[in-house]
Amino acid sequence: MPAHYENIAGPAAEALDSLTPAQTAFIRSLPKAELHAHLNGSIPIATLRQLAHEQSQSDQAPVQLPSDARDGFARLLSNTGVELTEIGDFFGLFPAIYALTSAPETLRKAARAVLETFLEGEHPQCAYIELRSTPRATSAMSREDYVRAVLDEVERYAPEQAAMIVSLDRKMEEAVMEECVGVAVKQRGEGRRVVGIDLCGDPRAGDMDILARHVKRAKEAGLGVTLHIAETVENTDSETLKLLSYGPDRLGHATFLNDEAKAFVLEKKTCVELCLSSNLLCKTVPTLDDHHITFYLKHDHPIVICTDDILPFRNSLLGEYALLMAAPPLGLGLGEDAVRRIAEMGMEARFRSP
Ligand SMILES: CNc1ncnc2c1ncn2[C@@H]1O[C@H](COP(=O)(O)O)[C@@H](O)[C@H]1O
Repeated sequence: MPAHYENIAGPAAEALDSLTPAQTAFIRSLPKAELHAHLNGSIPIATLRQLAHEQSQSDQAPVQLPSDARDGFARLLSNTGVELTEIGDFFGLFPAIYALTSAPETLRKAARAVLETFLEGEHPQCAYIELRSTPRATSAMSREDYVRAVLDEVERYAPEQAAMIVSLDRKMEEAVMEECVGVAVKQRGEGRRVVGIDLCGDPRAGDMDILARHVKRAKEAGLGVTLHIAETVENTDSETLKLLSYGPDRLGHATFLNDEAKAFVLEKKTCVELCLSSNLLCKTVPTLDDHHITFYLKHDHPIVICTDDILPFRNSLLGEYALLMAAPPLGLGLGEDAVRRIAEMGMEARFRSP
């Protein structure tokens, strides 16, 4: 199936283009879970354009973007996706997006469009999504308002289809982390569909000592915990082992684990969220052949295949599964049984609804 039907580009598109119709039908037919998608990194381009247009027409003074954010916006709208020299480049894209999702109404529109992209249409991308997002306080909303706005959209779907993970950014001050976990715990206590917390953000920022007690509090409230870990070569082994000692239920990326960390993860059977296109495009992994997925497959270790940020990466969940099936060098050349097993592992790694 030509990848332009999926509106994607890059490695996932090439892999999808190379599949036979029977292979495409097969990956489509698998019930899949998307467990690692960042809301503001997953807004469809048409929605982003529309939000920019609406903002330019509104009575309120248009948000003045700093020049690097204006540049980020232009890069996001390119048809082929964003060219990144290295992962640090990636985080500079978000001020442009955040300027457009800084009030409950615009955030809701963005969340709705993301959920529709994954869950609707003739061939939905997945059966179930855990959409994650970092609560932001702006002049128009508190962090609690933020979480409620996203939950309102998530809860338009059945619990078997959608849930929310509250993200903590590595750059957050401890008081803000505390507030975000407090909001997650409170909303869950009120029966809202928050299923977990996440640690994300620029992997080279922050002091991870402050995280321990917040993870503990989230776990005590029954929330799942997923942590971005060892995403870059600069993340130290001591930081990685510290994060593992907090007892996460799942890990994001886990690209640069040393032997001790690998042994720990294998022993605990901690599910690893793998985002193939993201790692290739951020250049933390040079080729698919070098990707750490091969290590986890060899050990029959729980993994889930995810998209990360479909806005800059121009991928889709179908495209990520195409990377599993396509013949090398475009993909890993896995057979149907292996791909089915991977999809099943993803469904098994879902966090529990309240
Ligand atoms: C490339 N891999 C990644 N590694 C680490 N953090 C990432 C990420 N991709 C996205 N984010 C995090 O998600 C935020 C955007 O969504 P939300 O505003 O939360 O909805 C980004 O600001 C970043 O902190």
